[in-house]
Amino acid sequence: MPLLLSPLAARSLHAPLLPASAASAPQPYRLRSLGGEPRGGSRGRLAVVSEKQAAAVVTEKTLAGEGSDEGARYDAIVVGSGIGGLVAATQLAAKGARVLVLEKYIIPGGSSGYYRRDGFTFDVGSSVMFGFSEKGNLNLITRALEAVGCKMEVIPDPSTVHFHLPGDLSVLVHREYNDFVKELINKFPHEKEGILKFYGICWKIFNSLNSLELKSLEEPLYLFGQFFKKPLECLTLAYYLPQNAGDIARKFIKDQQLLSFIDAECFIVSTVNALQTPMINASMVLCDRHFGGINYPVGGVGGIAVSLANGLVEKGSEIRYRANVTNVILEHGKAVGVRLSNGKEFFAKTVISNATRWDTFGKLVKIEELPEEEKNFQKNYVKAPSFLSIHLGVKASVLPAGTDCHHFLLEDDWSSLENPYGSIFLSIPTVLDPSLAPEGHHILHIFTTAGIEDWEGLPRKDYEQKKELVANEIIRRLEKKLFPGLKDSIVLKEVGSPKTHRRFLARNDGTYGPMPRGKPKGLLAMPFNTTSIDGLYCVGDSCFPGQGVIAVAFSGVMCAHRVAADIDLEQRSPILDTGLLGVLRWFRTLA
Ligand SMILES: NC(=O)c1ccc[n+]([C@@H]2O[C@H](COP(=O)([O-])OP(=O)(O)OC[C@H]3O[C@@H](n4cnc5c(N)ncnc54)[C@H](O)[C@@H]3O)[C@@H](O)[C@H]2O)c1
Ligand SMILES: CC(C)=CCC/C(C)=C/C=C/C(C)=C/C=C/C(C)=C/C=C/C=C(C)/C=C/C=C(C)/C=C/C=C(\C)CCC=C(C)C
Repeated sequence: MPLLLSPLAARSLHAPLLPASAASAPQPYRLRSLGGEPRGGSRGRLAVVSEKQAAAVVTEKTLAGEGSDEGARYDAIVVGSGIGGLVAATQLAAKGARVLVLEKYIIPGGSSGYYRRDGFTFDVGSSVMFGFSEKGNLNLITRALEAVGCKMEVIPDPSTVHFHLPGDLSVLVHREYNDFVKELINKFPHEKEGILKFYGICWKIFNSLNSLELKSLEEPLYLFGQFFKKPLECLTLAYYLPQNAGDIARKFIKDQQLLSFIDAECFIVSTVNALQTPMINASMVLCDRHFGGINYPVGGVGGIAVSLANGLVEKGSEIRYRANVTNVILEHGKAVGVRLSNGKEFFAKTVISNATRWDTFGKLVKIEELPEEEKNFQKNYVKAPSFLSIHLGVKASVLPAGTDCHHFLLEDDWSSLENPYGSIFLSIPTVLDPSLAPEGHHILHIFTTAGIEDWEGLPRKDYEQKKELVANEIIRRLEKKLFPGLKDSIVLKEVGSPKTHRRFLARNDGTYGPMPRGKPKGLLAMPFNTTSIDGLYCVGDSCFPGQGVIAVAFSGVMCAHRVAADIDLEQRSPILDTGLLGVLRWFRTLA
């Protein structure tokens, strides 16, 4: 069997994309300039950023130790360049702030990064992109790029996901809402009314969200302004804020298999069942996939972060790589800067951490006792498991004609849904963008939930063997259910464990993000961006509204607005601030 393991594959899933590899086989990200003069391009034309240019972002003066600005004072330092951190940074830069982003790794993006092997371009994480359309107010990825003058070419996905579930239940989530509900009602004709009511409430919430101008819910002038302009919509959102999707589904639906299907719908975006998934988040994803649709960026998901990083620099701010922040520097209890592992220090009016809250308060902030707010967060949320990921290059002939791009597989037993290795996520982005693989080949990105505890303490050889064993079993399951001959069609295989995610994404235990410890009160307990340390903010998936690229993009928008108000780049009212922040803190303790 022609299984080619690249020499680096055995070492890691995310082995660095070094400029050396960037010189070969350019696979351009397509990036359109909206205004201003793009790097190496001209106003308003379609500019193509080649791999070489993308790599240029991470060389020159961008490596941590190389810059000469130590001692300079920035408006904000952002620790980490995940989508959450980059959106916060670019939004601030667009408002005129001087921002420094410090990234531990050698390219931007975190879980939304990419890497290349033997002509294949792999997305590190999910390839299902919400918020990337031209419509409405919730297209937050499109808007984040626009804020720094970029626009990426996208390919519309005709479906979101094809579910293959116990009892041979197969449901394709079509892009068109009517096609989707028609298919679901066909499978569950006795639940027609319940289906229409449940998804109808999702639309009511989505339409309310979509009618608002999205900014910081921690900024009272904006929040009260929205209540004044859109009272019904705001009250709708306030009503559903503490509720979960599973409870609402149970009001209208009795069929156990259909309720389990809704669990699977929620699980793929929250890693928990519907009873634990906040209704606002469920509505957001269950409707955006039909409203704006799922759209894949030409050249791969990694292009989003590269574009944002380029846009940030275009706006006069900075990003440095291999910059491992080890400490947030506190002065009289206020965050004033950061220290790197090489001893260098940088100072700013504010510090924004895109590391998880467990990393921020467990490692970066050195204080004796965890603040009450963080204790409350840890009381309500635990770290969601990490993933085992398998990136495959396969011969195209193994996929039947018309294969859908995204699949979710749970074979025989609904009770395995949330178990480690129980269900399988699969994306085949080359169905949409063939340029990601050499001609005649496809990419299969397979992942399944896995805990770090399964992978720790193993001698190197056993660890490698275990990766092979577990990956082969997952491939066998896919071969049996979906693609006969899959194993023999593999030309490249890279396996990453939770340890890989911990190492290369700098995420505590490789976690996918926070997950409610029990049954949450919707989103009520989820902290926003301010923290109990003056001058220190958090952004990313351990902030409201949680996991997901579009979710962390929203947390970036909110964070930038609150920080901008605090450094006088936006309007603010100190008295109302104190009042609102106090009330919100109190709300969280009720959860
Ligand atoms: N696993 C997936 O399938 C997948 C894929 C894509 C996106 N996502 C979503 O992206 C979300 C995460 O996005 P995010 O913006 O919160 O963060 P992220 O984890 O993607 O990025 C955080 C970045 O911060 C950097 N970092 C962490 N600690 C640092 C330190 N001390 N010094 C310097 N840099 C440091 C990391 O290297 C990383 O690049 C997840 O919730 C997930 O939903 C997930
Ligand atoms: C202030 C207070 C308290 C109150 C007031 C009221 C109001 C006004 C409110 C408001 C609110 C708001 C605005 C909200 C918002 C929200 C939002 C935006 C949300 C969002 C969300 C999102 C999400 C969650 C998403 C997610 C996603 C994800 C996770 C994805 C993933 C994917 C994957 C993994 C894929 C799969 C794959 C396969 C199947 C292959």
